[in-house]
Amino acid sequence: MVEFDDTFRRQLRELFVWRRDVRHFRTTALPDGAVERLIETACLSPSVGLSQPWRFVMVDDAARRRAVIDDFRACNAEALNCYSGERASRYAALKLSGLEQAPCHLAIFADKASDIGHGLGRATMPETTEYSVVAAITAMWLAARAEGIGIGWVSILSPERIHAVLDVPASWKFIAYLCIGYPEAECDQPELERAKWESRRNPDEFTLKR
Ligand SMILES: Cc1cc2c(cc1C)N(C[C@H](O)[C@H](O)[C@H](O)COP(=O)(O)O)c1[nH]c(=O)[nH]c(=O)c1N2
Repeated sequence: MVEFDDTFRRQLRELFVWRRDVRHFRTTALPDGAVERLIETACLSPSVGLSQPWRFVMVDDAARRRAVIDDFRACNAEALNCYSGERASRYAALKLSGLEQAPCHLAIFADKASDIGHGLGRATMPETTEYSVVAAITAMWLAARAEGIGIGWVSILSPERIHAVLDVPASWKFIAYLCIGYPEAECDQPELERAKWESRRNPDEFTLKR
């Protein structure tokens, strides 16, 4: 039996407040085993029917990394074209990935074909497989921050291209590409808020009572 006290709860709250999506990394390598430890923690996450559908790909190969960076550049240029005027200038000024500097690249997939969990909970909502993987990523994000390690989620990528570059099984659905490393700075405010792209709203705005 483990009990958590007020001091722990306060610190846990601080962890939530100080977790950030990181785009500015130091190039310093992570200690051996650090990413494996984060993966191990992520695997403690809840998953539909205990299906454990998360699949991790550590991308160390320089040519594959370069292909991912090229894909990000192309997708980001296309995304910029969707904006005009002032919004376009603001978008162009944002840094939306730390792919070039981050010492570690980790791609994460959901295995849609695995029969681990025997389909429990997925019949009416097959997308719970993907939800389970996102839950694991959130756990990893927080565990990393607790060790002073930053994670940046990059989704400005073409899933088909990433699939081809990483040569993974067809049944794996691309969920996330993570940059992992030591952040250049810590902050308790989202970078997009500091850049005046969007602001954090009051939770009341998102809550209905029925
Ligand atoms: C599914 C998903 C996908 C993305 C993100 C997040 C999530 C959950 N975020 C990070 C996102 O911008 C960030 O979480 C918010 O701006 C809030 O900032 P903090 O995470 O609180 O620092 C993100 N950031 C970025 O710079 N490039 C990206 O492609 C993405 N993609």
